[in-house]
Amino acid sequence: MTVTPPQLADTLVQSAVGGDTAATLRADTVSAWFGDHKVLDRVSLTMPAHEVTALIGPSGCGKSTFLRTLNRMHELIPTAALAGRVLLDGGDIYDRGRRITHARRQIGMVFQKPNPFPAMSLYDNVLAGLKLNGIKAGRDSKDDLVEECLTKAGLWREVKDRLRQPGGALSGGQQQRLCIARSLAVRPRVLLMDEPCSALDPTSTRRIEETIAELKTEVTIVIVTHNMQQAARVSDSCAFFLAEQGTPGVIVEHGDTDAMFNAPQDSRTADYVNGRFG
Ligand SMILES: Nc1ncnc2c1ncn2[C@@H]1O[C@H](COP(=O)(O)OP(=O)(O)OP(=O)(O)O)[C@@H](O)[C@H]1O
Repeated sequence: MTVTPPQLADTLVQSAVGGDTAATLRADTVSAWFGDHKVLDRVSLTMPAHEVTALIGPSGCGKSTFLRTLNRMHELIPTAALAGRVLLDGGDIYDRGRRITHARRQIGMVFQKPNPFPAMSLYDNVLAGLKLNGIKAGRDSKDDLVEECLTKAGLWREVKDRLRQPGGALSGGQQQRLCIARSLAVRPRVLLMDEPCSALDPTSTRRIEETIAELKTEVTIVIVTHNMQQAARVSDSCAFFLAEQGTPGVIVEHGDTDAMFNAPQDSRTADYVNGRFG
């Protein structure tokens, strides 16, 4: 068992709280397969630091698969294969010798369905990622980190007097913000969000959207959404994915969100963002 001295532990937590900032993520000719089914074909996309990039497109075109290639979650599926590179500030997260845990710590993920540990306290839920990464800390550092992450996730005021209650006692929207706080505790440089509001009511959705707007000052955000209004509200740029007639998914068009919605270059983008299919 490794024992971390208290001072070093506090330094580690400090670096988790105030270390690296948002990074640019670049997918370079990424292809993905499940068995012999190719679902993405040479997809390239730059997701700039401090911006929100929305991935849009009809069901089955490969948005979630693409998202999972961005923090090495795709390779958890036994039949999955991948080609191409994913560069985090220029360094390929798939380079031999780079640990998978390193990529996951720098590139966090928030899922469609909120997944807090239901019986664990709110306080311990926020710190759960630190424990998984083997970072130990003194009580004061932990208290500061919990407050900071819950504040950033827009949940602190609602829960500060009941941090010992279980995660499962929160509403769905609060649980999702708790999951965002948990992701932030390991100080990711990029946050991937896979339809984070699809299980939430409109008020909670709006609250998460506000949180996204605030978070981009410190993390790069990539969000999959089926909700075109949401893509228009929260993102700086959009990538429109399409898999036509059984072919693998590709990016048909990518660009500034205003341009994608108001003056798309490709007629298929225009049809999709105007709700004519998908
Ligand atoms: N675990 C898996 N095993 C085999 N095939 C999969 C798996 N996950 C996804 N696929 C297939 O990969 C393709 C892309 O799926 P993906 O979920 O990435 O699309 P999507 O655009 O995110 O869809 P949706 O909007 O419905 O979530 C689909 O044909 C899907 O059936």
